[in-house]
Amino acid sequence: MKKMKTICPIFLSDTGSYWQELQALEDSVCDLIEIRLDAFPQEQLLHWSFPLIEKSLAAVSKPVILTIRTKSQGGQVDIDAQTYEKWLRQMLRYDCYLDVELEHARQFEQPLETDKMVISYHDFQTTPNDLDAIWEEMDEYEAAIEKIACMPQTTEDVTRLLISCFDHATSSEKLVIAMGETGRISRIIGGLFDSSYTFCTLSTSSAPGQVPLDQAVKYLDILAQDAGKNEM
Ligand SMILES: O=C1C[C@@](O)(C(=O)O)C[C@@H](O)[C@@H]1O
Repeated sequence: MKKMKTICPIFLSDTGSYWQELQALEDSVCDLIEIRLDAFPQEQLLHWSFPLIEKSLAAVSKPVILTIRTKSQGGQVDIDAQTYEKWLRQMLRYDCYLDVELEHARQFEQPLETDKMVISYHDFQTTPNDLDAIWEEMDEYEAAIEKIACMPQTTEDVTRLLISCFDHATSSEKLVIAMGETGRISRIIGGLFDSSYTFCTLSTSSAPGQVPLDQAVKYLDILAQDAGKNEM
């Protein structure tokens, strides 16, 4: 079984707590840090984000994912596809993973040239029926990571999402999350279904159902040990 890497989001708009939290993430055992830029007020985002990103990257040694989560995908900024594309293009200058929402990428004028793309799909209400179609569309972007995060209504939705991940053959890494209480188990056992990463909380959560980092690491270690035994 694949041992999933942990990603902790930083989702704060107060700059004092932001720098404290960033340091805490750097000092923690998480593998990657996601900077949720949409936590900041939209009017300030473009002016603030470049100095903020530069200072943040200088402060941490862990790989970083830059994310602008738009309203229609469960985030906080309300921008059209053109503005979103313009902002993302400006972020290509950084040596970071870049979260690119499939919904908006469909409307980009030109493909984004980055080998660190996280192509992402989110549904905070339901789990779509045709998950295979979403995976197949994401394949076209040849991203580093393909990510689907959905809200399950039933346990069957959780297993459907996990199995769709397992069944989907791609050269990209995959990441699936069933959100909320019903889906929480997916954040621990995703590795069994070929999901490579899981989002955890250090002190601020960015989505329903995230597991505290220390607990997630404990579970992931236990599963990895058991997997090792089975292989002997
Ligand atoms: O896409 C995701 C996954 C997520 O929504 C979660 O459910 O853990 C958390 C977000 O910060 C991240 O961008």
